[in-house]
Amino acid sequence: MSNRPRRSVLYMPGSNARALEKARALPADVVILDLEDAVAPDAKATARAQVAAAVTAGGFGHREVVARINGLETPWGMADLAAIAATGPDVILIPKVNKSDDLIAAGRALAEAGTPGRTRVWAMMETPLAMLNAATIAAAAADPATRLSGFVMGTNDLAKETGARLVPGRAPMNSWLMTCLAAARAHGLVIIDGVWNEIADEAGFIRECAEARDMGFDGKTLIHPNQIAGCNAAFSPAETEVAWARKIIAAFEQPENAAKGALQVEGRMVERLHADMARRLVGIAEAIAEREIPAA
Ligand SMILES: CC(C)(COP(=O)(O)OP(=O)(O)OC[C@H]1O[C@@H](n2cnc3c(N)ncnc32)[C@H](O)[C@@H]1OP(=O)(O)O)[C@@H](O)C(=O)NCCC(=O)NCCSC(=O)C[C@H](O)C(=O)O
Ligand SMILES: [Mg+2]
Repeated sequence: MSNRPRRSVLYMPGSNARALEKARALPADVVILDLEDAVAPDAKATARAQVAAAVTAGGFGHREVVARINGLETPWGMADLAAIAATGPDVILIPKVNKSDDLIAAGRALAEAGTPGRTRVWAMMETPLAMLNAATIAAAAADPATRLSGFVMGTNDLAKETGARLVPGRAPMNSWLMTCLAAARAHGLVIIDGVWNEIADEAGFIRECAEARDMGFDGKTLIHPNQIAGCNAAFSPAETEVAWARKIIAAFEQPENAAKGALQVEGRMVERLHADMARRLVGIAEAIAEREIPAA
């Protein structure tokens, strides 16, 4: 797993030129320039041209740039692909993936459209079939032609398609969230949680960020700039966690512990797997700290 921070992942409608411009300065780790559900049918062509121009112009700094296209079976999907793929965003996000064959077809279309090799694919996990097929969809990452490197949960579409309600604590969705998480991790994929729609309910949002972090998500998708700071804070390792991780690493580096598999540190049992986890946590904390140094 990479240490690249992907705490805050902000959607913005590709039709909203002001939002696309603002994205270059907002403190989000990832920006998703959307051509799909945030864009009305009449605005699809304008949004496509604006997103292609924005990706080509660049200027997003450390932010990972994701373009979400319309499904390839929709009237707009192939035109989106033709316009966006060659501009080389970091990631192309494919909505409403149902099965691994969808990613194989998308990979083929991306290759035909001349997509640069560095552009990866993330899959929206947001249909009942995707929940049933999560393991085989994630396993498609073994085929390099799919370019698959991440999952994004689409909890709004899941609610629509299943009837499950979006309630605090998300009991109706927890088994799907954790199934997708396990599938993603089994195949080394990034996984980002769904959105919190209640922009005005900050306390509820912060609670859901903490839940998502504890479940193991890399970050959370967002719909409004006001959600970025709280999300970044929730997904950043706390100072106490970093200090504890450094103690575990240091303990295993002591010459007298070189041959030991388990140790006691400050009254707690730690194993080498905890040292691995500690190194990852410190790596993420350092990557975040580097990102947050103000430019000279
Ligand atoms: C929800 C919104 C429509 C609200 O917009 P608005 O009422 O204009 O908000 P504000 O007046 O509070 O905006 C203040 C300023 O911030 C800029 N802004 C707002 N939202 C964004 C954004 N997402 N990215 C960048 N900048 C943003 C405004 O332009 C204002 O700027 P300024 O003029 O300088 O003051 C709007 O927030 C919005 O469109 N959000 C994104 C909606 C979206 O992308 N939805 C699709 C993804 S959600 C989803 O369904 C995921 C998945 O598929 C699933 O199924 O679950
Ligand atoms: Mg959706």
